[in-house]
Amino acid sequence: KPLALPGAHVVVTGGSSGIGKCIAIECYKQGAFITLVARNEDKLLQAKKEIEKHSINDKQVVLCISVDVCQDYNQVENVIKQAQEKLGPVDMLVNCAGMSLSGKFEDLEVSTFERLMSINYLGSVYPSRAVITTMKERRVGRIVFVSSQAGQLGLFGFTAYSSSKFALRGLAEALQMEVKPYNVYVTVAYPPDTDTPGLAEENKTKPLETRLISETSSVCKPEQVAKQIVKDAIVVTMGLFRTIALFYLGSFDSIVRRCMMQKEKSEITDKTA
Ligand SMILES: NC(=O)C1=CN([C@@H]2O[C@H](COP(=O)(O)OP(=O)(O)OC[C@H]3O[C@@H](n4cnc5c(N)ncnc54)[C@H](OP(=O)(O)O)[C@@H]3O)[C@@H](O)[C@H]2O)C=CC1
Ligand SMILES: CCCCCCCCCCCCCCCC(=O)[C@@H](N)CO
Repeated sequence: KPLALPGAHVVVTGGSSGIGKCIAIECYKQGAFITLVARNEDKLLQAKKEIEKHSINDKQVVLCISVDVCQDYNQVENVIKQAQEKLGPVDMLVNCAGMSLSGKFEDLEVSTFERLMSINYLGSVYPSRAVITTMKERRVGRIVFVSSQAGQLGLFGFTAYSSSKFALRGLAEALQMEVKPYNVYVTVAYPPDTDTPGLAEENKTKPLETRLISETSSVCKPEQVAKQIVKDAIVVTMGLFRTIALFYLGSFDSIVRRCMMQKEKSEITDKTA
């Protein structure tokens, strides 16, 4: 049941920096082929060089793709097609491209709400939408969403950021219910503050309250966070909240399975009729 990473094709959005880059390295160390997706080409090439230092055989490839994950769906679909032509169908997609901006609700521009919803939410919808059909057809696939602790708990200063990260949980749970019969697994990571260029950028404009709240827990290393995210994606287990909802989810899942069987049965009778 665990996904075999050796030889697998792993796509990491936001793979040129911070947590995403460390996820790419972690998968590469385990023998995967990597596609890095981000906008800035220099940062992509720099990350590619760094990742390649960790190769375990001479067949492994790191492919770089420069695209904005939330600008235009057709663009995203096209680059995923290109990546699949070069490295084969995507076995695992890690949606790590994202950003944070903080400030009191009344101080944030409304455009900030649009921007964060676009990059953090739609920027995960587009790549996932582009890989899901092939994953379902092959009955193989993992999709990872990188939310945040601020995606479990709404926190001072994070009205725009928290809501964009909460959205990922709704997306992930609904999608998981749809694709489970096809052996595709969806996981969500909720990392704490992690030492990355993104966090350094965010800290420049953090309100005092947000900073003090954040300082109650310590800053993690991106390598450590990445390791956990990859582990959780390979061997999917159940968290506490999921266990409580187990009864409901189990019965909903069986409805979904029943419908799928019904649909397959009627397709067969349609063909024979
Ligand atoms: N660091 C932290 O404390 C925490 C971070 N997170 C989440 O983890 C993820 C990664 O964070 P972190 O490593 O700090 O981020 P970084 O800022 O270090 O890296 C962000 C990556 O995303 C890419 N990216 C940003 N916008 C786009 C876009 N529109 N299209 C394509 N690629 C894009 C960047 O490349 P480029 O700019 O070239 O496009 C870069 O590769 C984010 O979703 C963040 O919200 C969650 C909890 C804590
Ligand atoms: C059951 C839930 C556990 C809750 C633990 C409480 C933790 C409070 C501190 C929160 C720190 C804020 C993290 C945001 C990180 C982030 O996403 C940005 N740094 C991105 O750049």
